[in-house]
Amino acid sequence: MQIPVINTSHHPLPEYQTAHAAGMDVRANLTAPITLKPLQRALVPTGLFLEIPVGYEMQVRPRSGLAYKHGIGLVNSPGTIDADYRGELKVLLVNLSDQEFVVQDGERIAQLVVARHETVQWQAVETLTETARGAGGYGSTGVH
Ligand SMILES: O=c1ccn([C@H]2C[C@H](O)[C@@H](COP(=O)(O)OP(=O)(O)OP(=O)(O)O)O2)c(=O)[nH]1
Ligand SMILES: [Mg+2]
Repeated sequence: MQIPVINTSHHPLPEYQTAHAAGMDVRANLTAPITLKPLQRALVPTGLFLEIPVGYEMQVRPRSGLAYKHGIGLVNSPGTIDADYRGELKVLLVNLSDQEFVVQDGERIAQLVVARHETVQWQAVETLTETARGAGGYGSTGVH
């Protein structure tokens, strides 16, 4: 799939790190480092403007290495980039550790996964089909 992109950053475009990776690592585009105190969040710019094909979305997901080593996550994980969005792709980082974390210019801060999605029309009804699960959820299975 080809995705039109305007790259206003001075970094390479997001790229797959291995042959069959699902996610492309995306880099922060900063004029100065961003310091995140514990529990602080920041909307981090990437300098990228995309045109995702209709019928697809882009998911912005955390990197497990940053999460494990530094407690860095995404507040809105996974972020959703809509096909009709023409603004700058940004990444909403949060520091869930008890120590300061500094985001550097060019750092790989998240990964981007492109996925197909459906567009739904609601069909209003009065009853739903019966199932074995019924209304059970929230840990209902395996309980005697
Ligand atoms: O991590 C993210 C999430 C969203 N966006 C952009 C693309 C997306 O299409 C738009 C709107 O995102 P969303 O629908 O999640 O936010 P909202 O709070 O519902 O805002 P809006 O009312 O603009 O839809 O913001 C990002 O750049 N990064
Ligand atoms: Mg929205």
